[in-house]
Amino acid sequence: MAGPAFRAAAVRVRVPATSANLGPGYDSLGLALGLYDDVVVRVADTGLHIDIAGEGADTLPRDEDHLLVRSLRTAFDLLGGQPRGLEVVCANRIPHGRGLGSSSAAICAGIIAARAVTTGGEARLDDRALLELATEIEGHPDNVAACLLGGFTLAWSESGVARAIRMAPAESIAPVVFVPAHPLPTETARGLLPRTVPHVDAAANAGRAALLVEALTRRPELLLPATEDRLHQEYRAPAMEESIALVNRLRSDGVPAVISGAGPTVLALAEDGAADKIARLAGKNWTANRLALDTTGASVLPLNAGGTSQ
Ligand SMILES: Nc1ncnc2c1ncn2[C@@H]1O[C@H](COP(=O)(O)OP(=O)(O)OP(=O)(O)O)[C@@H](O)[C@H]1O
Ligand SMILES: N[C@@H](CCO)C(=O)O
Repeated sequence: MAGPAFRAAAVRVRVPATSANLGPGYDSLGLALGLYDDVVVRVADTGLHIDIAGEGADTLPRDEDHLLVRSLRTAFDLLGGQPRGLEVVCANRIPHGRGLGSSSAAICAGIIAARAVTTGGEARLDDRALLELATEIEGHPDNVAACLLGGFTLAWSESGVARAIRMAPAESIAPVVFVPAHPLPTETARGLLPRTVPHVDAAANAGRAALLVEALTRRPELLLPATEDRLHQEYRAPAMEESIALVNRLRSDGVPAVISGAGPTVLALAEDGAADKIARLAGKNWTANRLALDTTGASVLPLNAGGTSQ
């Protein structure tokens, strides 16, 4: 059977950073943030050429091991076949291994780019299949759901198939991220979690996660109790003591702060007027950054779309 035809034109894909868990929503809740990686992919006559600027420029592989390329390859297989050659240009702004969804962003960008350069790609790989494939590669759905859909997302698994819905976060919420200098691989942070948890802790998290949906969408004044977690943050403390200390310090000052994703970044869900003041609280070991909420999720943009610094 003949493989698919490919578009000659390059495509540009923009993918947002994401914060998963948000306290009690372990492996299910996610929030898309206004900090983006941009990727340009073009089908070429032969070979694989990768350019990387920004995060990971000195460390990422420039061959088939590159996560985005692996995601492109997996998607091309599903779409019916591989192109003869590929050129990939990455402008990376999302820090790696910090709990801001860099791996999900790379995976989603790769799959979306493969679909966009394949003639008839959207019919062969619809949005549900896209979520499913990205989740399969990443291993959990929370970051990929927020990356693909934007906004505040709730992801779950139905008979082993990833599903997600998007909700609109309250506009008054101003995320502030406190990013430490050193990364912590998600795999390491997941390795610290126990296989079972006390029933009372599971029950507490279920209640807070439900409350968080109301707090993030309509009643931000409830964010402090709504972001309490008993399932993952404290278990991960040995790998990120300073992050947990900062979360506790902010929370005791009344700021709804959580570990972002698998850490070690700390996310504060500030009220709009207080965000700049909160951003100054952390001290010199942290890069504090006030970010917008992303409401669109991953998008295919015109090639000449300007870059964004955030
Ligand atoms: N833009 C990228 N291009 C290629 N590989 C990437 C890119 N971003 C991340 N990666 C790969 O993913 C790894 C980081 O993934 P990891 O899951 O540990 O952290 P994260 O995704 O940044 O955080 P979290 O999953 O907690 O939000 C990097 O070390 C790198 O191997
Ligand atoms: N839910 C995941 C997010 C990591 O990206 C975790 O906490 O391990």
